[in-house]
This record gives sequence, structure tokens and C-alpha cells, in this order.
Amino acid sequence: MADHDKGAGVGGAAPAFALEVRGIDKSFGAVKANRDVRLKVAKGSIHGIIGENGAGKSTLMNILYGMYAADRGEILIDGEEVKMTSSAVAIRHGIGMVHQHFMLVAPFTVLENVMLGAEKDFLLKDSVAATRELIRGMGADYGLVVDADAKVADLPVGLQQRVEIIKALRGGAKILILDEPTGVLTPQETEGFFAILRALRDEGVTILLITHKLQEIMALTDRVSVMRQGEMVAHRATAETSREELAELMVGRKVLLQVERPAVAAGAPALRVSGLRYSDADGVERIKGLDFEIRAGELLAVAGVSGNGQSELLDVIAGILQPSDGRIEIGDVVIDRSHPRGPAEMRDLGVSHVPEDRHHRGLILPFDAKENCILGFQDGPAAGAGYTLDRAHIAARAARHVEEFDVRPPTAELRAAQYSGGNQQKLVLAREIDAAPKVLLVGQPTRGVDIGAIEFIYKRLMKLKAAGCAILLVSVELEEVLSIADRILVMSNGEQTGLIDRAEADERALGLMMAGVTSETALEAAT
Ligand SMILES: Nc1ncnc2c1ncn2[C@@H]1O[C@H](COP(=O)(O)OP(=O)(O)OP(=O)(O)O)[C@@H](O)[C@H]1O
Repeated sequence: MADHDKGAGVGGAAPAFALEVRGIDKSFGAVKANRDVRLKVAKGSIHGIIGENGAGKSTLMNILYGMYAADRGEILIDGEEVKMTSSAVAIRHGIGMVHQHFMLVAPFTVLENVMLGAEKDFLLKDSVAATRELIRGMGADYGLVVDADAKVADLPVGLQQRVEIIKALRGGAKILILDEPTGVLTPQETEGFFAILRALRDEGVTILLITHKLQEIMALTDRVSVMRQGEMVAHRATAETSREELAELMVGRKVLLQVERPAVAAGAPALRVSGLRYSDADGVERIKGLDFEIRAGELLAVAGVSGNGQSELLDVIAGILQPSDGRIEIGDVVIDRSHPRGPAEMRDLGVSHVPEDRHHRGLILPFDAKENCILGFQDGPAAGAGYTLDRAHIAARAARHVEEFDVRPPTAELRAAQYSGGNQQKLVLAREIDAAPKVLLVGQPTRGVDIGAIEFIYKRLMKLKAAGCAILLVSVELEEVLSIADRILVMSNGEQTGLIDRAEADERALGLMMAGVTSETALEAAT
């Protein structure tokens, strides 16, 4: 085991460990997801767990939470060994977990969700009043403020996450596991979330945080452990390491934390959007008049707090939603209310789409990677004679995607659900980029993706740009927007508050525009 620990135990009494893991092994068929994993987590600390996609982080957390049985190894809580045979056992021992994909019941209220599953326990007596009091207390003590009577479906993701945390803590959890908690949060929500975690730590809660964002590790954690290919390869005190060192420990080589943007001379307009409006089924106007164009070889990034119309913009251009007013032009083809086009027709015009939600839109999780690699392309060369599919073509195509996009494990035989999050994202990107699109629509391309894969995805996007593709990218990550965009469109409440060159932009000005300030005022205020 390559367990080189630096900066541990600086004199004084031996630290108390809330959690200790010894020699955990776990295989899925031939895949060794965890190998002799060892970990010690100090009480009342925030401990980061990092590693590439597929390194085995979620597997380890699922074992700690009793969702998977380890093949071998021990788990100690407060120094006592516990057989984690189910989540109920984990919860009884004070472990709470917030999953990457929330597990709330959308039509229920916050209160109902917090009660769900605990009806028999502490909430049985006078349960509604007790739960209401619990939610109020969590707000007062930790900043987990949320309206108990709001319907979960109506809450922004940041508040839904608070509900998940309240649920995880409701039985008095002392160890909180968070799997990629900020992947879906806006920068503003992330700040609030950090404050909550610090408040919890100050109250003695031990937090295990899985994240791909090294700046979060640096800003928030006390210690950090690195996993690679199923093993724990290093442990560090956060104060004694750097983003660069952590990136290298994770990937096993130096990683470029900056993207090289090739100088591409922009060509003819490939996508033009004028006076675009969209109203949803309830008549609420989500897009309120957008005007922009993207030339061949250009990358336009849409920045904004999520829920400000960006998702709808991608869906309207992809042909999933129809505009209520205005027009879209792809080359010389016009799409408007009287000339609507569906997703298949947009694809035929050369528009590829990497949707924001890979689980619901990008993949069919029970299908294998081969089947997923032809979604939307089943009528092209993948089609065999009559109503059949050309299996040999599909297998070759999937194998190419796996190879070119470095999908791990390197096989197209698994069901999409069995790949780790980042590898699922690579499968979607591979399918859409392989179509050599004229226009690529991408939503949150690096959500849940590790640092090596981010570097790779950016390179592929730059290559596509160099080949003359016009790219429209939606991202809540300002760092991402600033590092890869040529121009930036800012949306706030469905309106276009700015369209500026990247060279003119900085985080402050963008933040102001995202809050609804127009670009002239924002740029002036930022200088
Ligand atoms: N239920 C499963 N069945 C089969 N293989 C699985 C299953 N869950 C995980 N694996 C495999 O185990 C390995 C570790 O996956 P895991 O999800 O733990 O990685 P991770 O570090 O959390 O990755 P990511 O950062 O992408 O979420 C991967 O190779 C994955 O394909």
C-alpha cells in the first residue's frame, strides 16, 4: 500500500477518530473498486476525499453507509468496530449521507420529506410539530434555513440540498457524508453551503466530503485523502499541500490547470438567435428575448445562476421545446413558431446536444454503453436491413468512443448505470462529438468530472472548435466560463443582461450581470 502520510499528528494527545477504516476490499465482478482501503477521520473535522472518476470514492462511502457490503475489512466508529450490514445500522451509529443525486420526493413538502422514513422513531409523538421544530432549529443553529411547508419540487437545488442535509442529521448524525455536494450549486449557493458545513463542524459534526473541485478542498477541509484505482494513495493536512500537488497525486502525472485556447479565425455564422422567447406550459415566460450569433469556430458560454432560462435555451435550440416568439437560424434554415423542428430534425441540421442532466436526458441507464452510443443515431449507419440494427457497426462505434474518450473501465459492455459519473459524462460527450456537429449545445459538461477528464474534455471542445464547430456552452462554473469561452452571454431571469468578449470579463462583472445589472453598469462598477 502506498500510504505516505504527511503532516499527521503534530504532537500532543493522539487525535480522536470519529471513523476509521481498515483494509476494505470491494469488487464488482472483475473490477476492484476498493483495495485495502485505510482511512482515519478525526472527530469534528472536515475531511476531503478526492480521486479520478472511477477511483472508488462512492463505493467506499456506500460501504460506510451500509449500502454495499465490503468483501473484507473493518469499520470503526469512535474506536468500536461496527458491522455495517444496512443503512439502518449506519444511521443508528450516527452516519448520515447526502447522495450525489438527491433522494427526495418532489411532490411532498419539506416537512413530509424530513418525516419520511422516520415516522416510527423520534417523530412519532406529535410528529408534525416535532418535525417543524427540528427544521426551525436546524435553521437557527446551522443556517439550514428552509420553509417547512414549501413543496420540494418548487425549491431551487440549493434548498433541496438543505432538506437532504436536515434529513441526514435528523436522528442526531455525528458523521455526515457528502458526495459531490456542490456539483449542482451556483457559486452563491456554494458560499452559503460552506458556511453551513463550517457551523456543523464547529458543533462537533465530522464531515466526509467527496469533491472534484480542488479549490473547495483547499478552502474547506482540514485534511484530504487521495484515492487512485481503488486504493488510498496519500493523505495530507490541507494546510501543507496545494492544488497542484493534489492534482498530481490523483492523476499520477502533472495536470494543466489552465486551458490552452487555440486561436481559431471565426467563420460564417452557424447559429443565429433573434428575439427568442419561450413560455412554459403554465404560461410563465422563461426566455425573454435573446439576440446572439455564434460563428463557426467560436465558443459562446452562457453564464448565469441556474434556473434563469439557460436550460430552456439549450432545449429550445435542440428542438425539445418550441419557441413562443423569435427565430433560430442554423446556416440558412429558419426555425420559428410557424416552422418548428423537433430534436431529430435539429440533429439532421448538424446540431448535437449534450444535455445538462445525463441521467435523465443523456443516457438510458439500464441500456449498455453500446446501445447508448447510438441514441439519436439509430437511423443512420447504425441501422441494419429492415427494422434491425447493425450490431457490428454499433460495437465498433462504441469501442471507438471508449478508446478515444478514455472511458473506464475500457469496455462498452456495462450498463450505463454501472459507470461512474464522470465516465457516464464521457460516454455522452463521445456520442455527440463523434457526430462531427456544426453546432454543439453543451450543458454543464464537467459536472462531476475529475480534473484529468476536465482537461481532456476542454481539449476535445477546443479541437471541435478548431474544426469549425460553433459551440454554445451553459455552465454555472464561472471559472469554466472564463477559461474556455470566446464570448460570454449572461442571463438573469430569462433576460440577456450582457454579451461580452471574454477579455472584457471578470468574475465580479459577471456576478453583477448574473444578478440582473446590465453589462455597461457592471463593467463600470467592476473597474
Ligand atoms: N454497482 C456497480 N456495478 C458494477 N461496477 C460498479 C458499480 N458501482 C461502481 N462500479 C465500478 O467501480 C469502480 C469505482 O466506482 P465509484 O463510483 O466508486 O468511483 P468514484 O470514485 O466515485 O467515481 P466518480 O468520481 O466518477 O463518481 C468503477 O470502475 C465503477 O465502474
